Amino acid sequence: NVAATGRSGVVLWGHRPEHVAALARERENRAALPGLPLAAGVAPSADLASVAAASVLLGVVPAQAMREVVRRLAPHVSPGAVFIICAKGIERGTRRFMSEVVAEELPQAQIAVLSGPSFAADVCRGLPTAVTLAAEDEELARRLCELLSTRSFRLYRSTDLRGVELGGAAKNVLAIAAGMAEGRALGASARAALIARGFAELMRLGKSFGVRQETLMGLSGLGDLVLTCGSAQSRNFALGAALASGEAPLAATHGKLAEGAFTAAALVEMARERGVEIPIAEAVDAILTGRIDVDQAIEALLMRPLKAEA
Ligand SMILES: NC(=O)C1=CN([C@@H]2O[C@H](COP(=O)(O)OP(=O)(O)OC[C@H]3O[C@@H](n4cnc5c(N)ncnc54)[C@H](O)[C@@H]3O)[C@@H](O)[C@H]2O)C=CC1
Ligand SMILES: O=C(CO)COP(=O)(O)O
Repeated sequence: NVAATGRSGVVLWGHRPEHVAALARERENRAALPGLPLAAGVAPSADLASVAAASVLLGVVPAQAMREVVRRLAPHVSPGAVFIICAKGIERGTRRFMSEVVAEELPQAQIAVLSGPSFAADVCRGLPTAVTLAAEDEELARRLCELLSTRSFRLYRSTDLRGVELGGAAKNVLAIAAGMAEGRALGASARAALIARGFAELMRLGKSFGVRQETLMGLSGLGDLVLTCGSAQSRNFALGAALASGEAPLAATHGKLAEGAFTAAALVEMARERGVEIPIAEAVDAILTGRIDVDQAIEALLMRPLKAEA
């Protein structure tokens, strides 16, 4: 809808023809965004070839589906087209960032990343939102910010693409921990401590990747961490709360996408490889894989040796 502000002919491709047909008929995604009509300029299509003419594409699929989608898309994308990654996650198994996945599958495209604190429903309602648009080429980032910003959807540009995608991927894992604290009624003070110590984990990890600290302190890092760790609207937070109520990991997603559940293992492996300690993310991964339960995780985090804050 943002892309179709003041514009028509925005193709919305979807992989499930019946879903696309319902969108075209009802002009509303009743399951995900009830009561929020599709903008007049959006044309739903189940035919991937219909995006061939586009010079700018937005990839809004689960991170673990990104490779498959981009691979199918590749024959339809012209050289120099821009592919904007909207997924927040790291590919399991390969431990590739989304920009690496897209570069491998879509070498003809210019890559950008859109990330930051923005629940789809808030954006769709036209509530004020500010997010980061990153591209290594600053001129491209500037052009995309101008192209996609609206009065209520403000884009800030960055050239630190890796920093932006690291923040987006990590905050989902940390939000699961915040949801668990909520589920166990540990209180607002514990939540604030989790956000601050989770952010310290992100900063340490970021340092090992050589990303800019200001990026992690910005919208796509701290901004999205605060949003996702502070709202039951977040699916990752909701997963954590359900886990804390004793639900099994698969059931606890309630059929919704919780990217942190897929990214946790990759994040932990990356950190280990780099000798970086990320105990909160490690606890989330250990719970998701059934190695410890929520009580044991809380106990382990509380019993860590006392140390200097930084
Ligand atoms: N929903 C939100 O508020 C926000 C979501 N994101 C990110 O955007 C990404 C997508 O999230 P959502 O749109 O909420 O998820 P979603 O679960 O609604 O999925 C988005 C679309 O991808 C399709 N899809 C699923 N598997 C697919 C596959 N294998 N091949 C092709 N299409 C497939 C779904 O049918 C759906 O139409 C995630 O990485 C999420 O972190 C980022 C910011 C906000
Ligand atoms: O990334 C988001 C908000 O910025 C959406 O969070 P969830 O995927 O946890 O719902």
